[in-house]
Amino acid sequence: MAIVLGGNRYGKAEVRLVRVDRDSARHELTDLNVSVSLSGDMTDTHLTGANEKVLATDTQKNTVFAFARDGIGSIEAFGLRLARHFVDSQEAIHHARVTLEQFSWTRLEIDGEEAPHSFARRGDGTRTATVHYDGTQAWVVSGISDLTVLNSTDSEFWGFPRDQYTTLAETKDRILATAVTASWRHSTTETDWDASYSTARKSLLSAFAGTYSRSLQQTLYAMGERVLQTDPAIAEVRLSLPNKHHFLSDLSPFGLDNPGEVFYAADRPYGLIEGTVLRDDAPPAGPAWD
Ligand SMILES: O=c1[nH]c(=O)c2[nH]c(=O)[nH]c2[nH]1
Repeated sequence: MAIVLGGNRYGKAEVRLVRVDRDSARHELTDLNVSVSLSGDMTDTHLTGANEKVLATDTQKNTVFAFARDGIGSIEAFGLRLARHFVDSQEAIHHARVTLEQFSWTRLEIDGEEAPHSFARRGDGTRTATVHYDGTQAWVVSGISDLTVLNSTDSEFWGFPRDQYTTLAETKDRILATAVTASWRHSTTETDWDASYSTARKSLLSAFAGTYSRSLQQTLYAMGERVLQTDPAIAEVRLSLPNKHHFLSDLSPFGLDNPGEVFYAADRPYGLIEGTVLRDDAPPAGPAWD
């Protein structure tokens, strides 16, 4: 029996980078959380502590800031630039993964006019991307997280099995609410990333709003399907949807009825509905989801 080194990777996690574009008096803000993870010929450092092949995580962090000096563009393009740089410039690095989150800010107004340099953080979803590059090929997954949405009707849940532990009442009218985490794998690295993101986000929202739901699972499929229908360059969509339960409050002890108007918004436990929707001829995923 021998003990050997298994899979390993390393990098700088959660580099918080804010860039202000100030080409004119009207500033633009880009607020990112960037994580770099590299792998390759790293046996020496683990077995002997020889660090000749270890690009310091501090250097990786500095590279993120230095690359931002030239502008950021879309997070997908920025991630590709960084991933290609780490692998192409370091012989010992064979694979780079760069994950990015982009926090949204909205411009404030002063007396009905757009403020040139004042912003408020938005709470309607964080754009995400993960880029992999192995020296030859790149893989890009885009996504969104923390997009909280709610339908106040057009949601049913009934027909489920009843055993000795079942207490849940069947319902033909309930609130359906979730905080969407979705990611989608592109089949190309030549895309207009901003347009693609905007279409996918709209597709998720319109499918959520427009689907008469008999389960969150059915809604999940409809959302993934809509993303694939509206962008031929997306191969696969993964969704994670917590069921943010809203229970009808029992007002009968107070002699009051409750025709679907007063709810208790429970925060835990919650149902967690997860699934993948993909084209049956999707190209292989490679390391895209790793
Ligand atoms: O849409 C739903 N799917 C479930 O699987 C489930 N389970 C549950 O208790 N409520 C719900 N709602």
